[in-house]
Amino acid sequence: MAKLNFGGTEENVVTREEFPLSKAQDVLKNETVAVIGYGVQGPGQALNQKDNGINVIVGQRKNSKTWDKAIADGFVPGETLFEIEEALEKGTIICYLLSDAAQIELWPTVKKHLTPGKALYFSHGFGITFNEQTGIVPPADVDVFLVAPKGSGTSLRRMFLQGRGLNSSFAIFQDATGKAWERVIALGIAVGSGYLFETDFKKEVFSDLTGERGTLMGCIQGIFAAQYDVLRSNGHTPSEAFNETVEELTQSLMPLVAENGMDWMYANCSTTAQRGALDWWKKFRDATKPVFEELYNSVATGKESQRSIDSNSQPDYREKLNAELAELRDSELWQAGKTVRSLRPENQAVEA
Ligand SMILES: NC(=O)C1=CN([C@@H]2O[C@H](COP(=O)(O)OP(=O)(O)OC[C@H]3O[C@@H](n4cnc5c(N)ncnc54)[C@H](O)[C@@H]3O)[C@@H](O)[C@H]2O)C=CC1
Ligand SMILES: CC(=O)[C@](C)(O)C(=O)O
Ligand SMILES: [Mg+2]
Ligand SMILES: [Mg+2]
Repeated sequence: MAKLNFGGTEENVVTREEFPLSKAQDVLKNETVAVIGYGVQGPGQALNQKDNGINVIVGQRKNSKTWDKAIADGFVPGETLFEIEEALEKGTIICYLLSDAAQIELWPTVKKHLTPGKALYFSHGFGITFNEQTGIVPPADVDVFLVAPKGSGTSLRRMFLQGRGLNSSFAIFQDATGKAWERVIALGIAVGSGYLFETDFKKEVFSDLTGERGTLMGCIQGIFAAQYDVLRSNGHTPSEAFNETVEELTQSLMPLVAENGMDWMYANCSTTAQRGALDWWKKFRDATKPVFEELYNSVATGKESQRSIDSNSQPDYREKLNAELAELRDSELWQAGKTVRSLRPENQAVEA
């Protein structure tokens, strides 16, 4: 494992150079990887493994939309696509990719099929870390590890098809066979990770829950809404407010941040903008830091996981979720965004 310097701290990282696909294929050549669940991570990870020449099967409930999706994606019933129990029985590595709440319900069935030497693979530290809430306690004679792609399963697949790779973290909770390390790294490469950085189950879930509630998803919508509202209430049009809050960020400025960091993005903006951004960023940091402290605490005390379990276990949770998503979609901000997106030249019909 390579040790790399991250801003002054040395960390373990595994790259494709160090652990090429051929090595992953060799480690996994006698394994049957059973991907249980075909929601968002399921398809990304299963298809990437299939394209990478890994012996992968999918376990999914028959007569479900995602069963049909798996068939449309090239999995064949009775050959590479099975009912969940059959896949659990055939798999030597069980990739447990149901939603975190659904993992609780199916756990007794999964456990039954975890015979000695098999491996239980997660893409999140949730089930194991919050085992008092989930009841997920694996037997001692199986390997237990995770590869957590740091992004949507949709991006994992898209980037793979573009010849790129999403980065993932990995962690080993239990090494029963003595082969957990090579198994987990091989899987990480096989699912399409660009590189893998080391963590543990607790750190993975604490940071992941914080990130998605924070800057990645929750906080960003919050600050978009706040700035948009202020512009609108001061008489700016929806198009102006949206362009100055979201469109410029996603289309112009964030790609520069992704490419070469924040200072590089600043350096490519006007001196006027630089002056203002440098003056204001610390004020925003100080204003939001207490909220982030509150958020981290809510994660670490198990409040966030319990809330996810409670709401996502309800039979009508999808309908409720869709109603909440519709509230966002139908808001003026995102309706304005729809029109703005349609005006991007690449989204306009080519004129004759
Ligand atoms: N969505 C994402 O891109 C990411 C997800 N993860 C983690 O990956 C794991 C899987 O998450 P997602 O792909 O988002 O899951 P998901 O919410 O898309 O659900 C996966 C599958 O579970 C099935 N399912 C739901 N309830 C079931 C039940 N009671 N019995 C049998 N099947 C049931 C659904 O049909 C679906 O095919 C989770 O641990 C999640 O935290 C990690 C990184 C990103
Ligand atoms: C995409 C991802 O990594 C998230 C936001 O943590 C998730 O979907 O759980
Ligand atoms: Mg997450
Ligand atoms: Mg995440």
